Amino acid sequence: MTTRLIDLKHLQKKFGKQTVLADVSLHVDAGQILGLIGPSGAGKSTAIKTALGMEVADGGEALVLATHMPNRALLGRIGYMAQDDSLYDALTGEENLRFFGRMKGVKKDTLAANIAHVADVVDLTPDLKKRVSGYSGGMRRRLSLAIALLGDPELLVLDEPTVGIDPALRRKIWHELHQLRDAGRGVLITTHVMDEAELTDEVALLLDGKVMAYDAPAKLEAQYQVKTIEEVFLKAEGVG
Ligand SMILES: Nc1ncnc2c1ncn2[C@@H]1O[C@H](COP(=O)(O)OP(=O)(O)OP(=O)(O)O)[C@@H](O)[C@H]1O
Repeated sequence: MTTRLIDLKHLQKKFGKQTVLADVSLHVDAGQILGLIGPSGAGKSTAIKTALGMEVADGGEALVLATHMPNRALLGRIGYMAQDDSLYDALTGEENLRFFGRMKGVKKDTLAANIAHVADVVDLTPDLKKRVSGYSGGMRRRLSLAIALLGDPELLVLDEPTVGIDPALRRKIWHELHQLRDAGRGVLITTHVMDEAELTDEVALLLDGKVMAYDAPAKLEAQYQVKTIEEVFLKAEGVG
């Protein structure tokens, strides 16, 4: 039986008179990477925040780990990386990881090894002893991603995790995401990098508050009779 980690059913969200999510249904199962793509302002972050209970839905239903969020008890089972990094600037990278690790309930005797692993995934090991105030934008993103990976959560929700990250490291991060997927974790990831969308198991294209295309990358390319997800995106937007 598949375990449904995220289940959004006809989700609606308005900000004042602006309807950002008109009707969004999508799901992430254990052992699956779902890529959420769409033009800037399409509502990708809003869909994530509403799913996680950081915004209140105006209609439909959002279930995460079969529960209506927010639910404090579940936070340790979810690795969330927001678009804006919330880090403690006065602390070192390692101190941030230790703090968030404890918050997530990572056991004391495994925390050091866990920190070493997640720091390695994002190539931050040499910078762990530096204060975050001296980090570059890309380093901050990498630390945020490392924090999301702490505690080996069942579900990763990553909002543009690879912005400002160079191609070699991006490849390493995707390798880790695929390993986590193969180990049964679920991943919801938003991206502007269309090459990355090809690396997902399914892609949902958000346009005008609705899911306009939703399938495995190869199936979408066949359906739109194109060779890349970028072309699917452009065709669906009416540009291609
Ligand atoms: N808290 C808020 N209050 C009012 N409007 C908001 C709020 N959050 C988002 N919006 C609006 O909702 C729309 C969708 O924003 P959102 O950040 O979800 O888009 P996005 O697809 O994630 O964009 P990007 O790819 O640029 O990150 C935008 O028009 C934005 O201005």
